[in-house]
This record gives sequence, structure tokens and C-alpha cells, in this order.
Amino acid sequence: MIEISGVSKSFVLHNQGSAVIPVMQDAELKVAPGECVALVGASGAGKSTLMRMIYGNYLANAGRIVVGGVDVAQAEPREILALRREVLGYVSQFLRVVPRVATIDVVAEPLLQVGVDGEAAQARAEELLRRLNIPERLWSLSPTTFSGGEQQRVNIARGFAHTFPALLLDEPTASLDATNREVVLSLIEDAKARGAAIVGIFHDEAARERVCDREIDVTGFTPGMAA
Ligand SMILES: Nc1ncnc2c1ncn2[C@@H]1O[C@H](COP(=O)(O)OP(=O)(O)OP(=O)(O)O)[C@@H](O)[C@H]1O
Repeated sequence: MIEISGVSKSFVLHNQGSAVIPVMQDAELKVAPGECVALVGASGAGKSTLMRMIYGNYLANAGRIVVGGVDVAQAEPREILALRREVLGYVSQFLRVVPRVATIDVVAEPLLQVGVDGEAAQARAEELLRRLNIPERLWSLSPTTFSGGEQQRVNIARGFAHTFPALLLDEPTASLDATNREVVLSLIEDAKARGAAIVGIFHDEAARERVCDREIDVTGFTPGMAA
């Protein structure tokens, strides 16, 4: 489902004499449907950079990043947008809040985008908000004024609304209380059970051990640091 081969990345610092910083060389990673792989390695080793390249936020300098048959490293912007709508989800710990949009609509939106009808989208959004313990009285309000933890849970509900075949998780359990952490872990387990291929960064070691099948140490792809 996700196949990365020969991926390299350097950053060019245009405001610092065009210094070239090589951060990744020959990255390899294969994630099968139903599998969850954790990216591990020292701070600065390149975990976030690899995630951003898979999502198409950073452009790889070389190699292939194939997700659901699309090579993100070569794809046109509109192909990447279609991929993000239908195939590849991204769940971070932060919600990008759009003012004046009700929480329930924030969560239902990814479903409407893939053609799910309004009622079914609403029902799925309600199910997720309930599961993530967002009180019903908040559903019609914009999450702009919500607490950090409430916003994080709305973001997780939104990220898991559509049954993406591939998912990127960036510290999805960070700063959650024990009850909600448990809910998120069960959402990840459900996604695996329906066949989603998952790549994640989890500083929560117990969470990683529970939901991840393998760990990939990206230090092995860091120029000058490979064992
Ligand atoms: N936009 C950028 N411009 C220049 N350098 C960058 C950029 N993004 C990342 N880097 C560099 O790439 C390297 C890898 O960073 P990255 O954030 O991917 O590491 P990480 O493994 O996710 O670290 P952490 O665990 O601390 O979040 C670092 O040396 C960082 O300074």
C-alpha cells in the first residue's frame, strides 16, 4: 500500500548562502494493508521529514514514494490532492481550526468530500465525537474556543472519519488523558483490522508497542549516521 524506495532529501537554505543540508539518503519502507509501522530514531534523524515527503508536503530529491499506486515524488499537485481526499489520511495532534464551522461539520467534511451522503456522514461524525467524549452540547459550536485536548480529539475524529486505505499518524496520543488515549488506540486497531496501512511517529512507547507491528529506525537513512 505504501512503498518507499531510494528516497533522498536535502534542504537548501537560501537565506544562508544556499547551504545544502542532506537529511535523508536511500530511505526504504514498505507497509502492507493492515500493518502499522513506527518511525523511530533520535531527534533530528528525519522522522517528520519522511512523513512530510509521504504526504507530499516536502518534495523528495530522488526515489519513489508510491501510495495506492500514485508516486507522490512525481505526482502533479491535483493528483496529490485527490490522493489526500480518498486514499491517504493524516492525523496530527493539532486541529487547523476554521472559524464558524460547527464541530460536527468539521468531522463530517472528509466524508462529504468522498461522496458519502449527508445523513450517513453526520451519523459517523456523531459516533466518533461520542466515542472521543466530546460533549454533545459542543457539537454545534466551532472548535475555535475549545480546550487543547478537545481540539485534539476533534482532529482525531476528523482524521478517522473516512476509512482511508493509508494513514499517517503524528503523535496521535500525545497529551491525551488515559481514557481518550485508549479510544485513539482502539481507533488505530480498528483501522488496521479493516486493512489500513499506517505509518506513525509515537513518542508514547507503550502505545507504539501495542499498535505497531514493526519499527523503522530512520537513523539508518541519515547521511553520515548509518550504522
Ligand atoms: N524545512 C526545513 N528546512 C531545513 N532543514 C530542515 C527542514 N525540515 C527539517 N530540517 C532538518 O532535517 C533534519 C530532520 O528533521 P526532522 O524534523 O525530520 O527530524 P525528526 O526525526 O522528526 O526530529 P524530532 O524527533 O525532534 O521531531 C533536521 O536536521 C532538521 O533541522
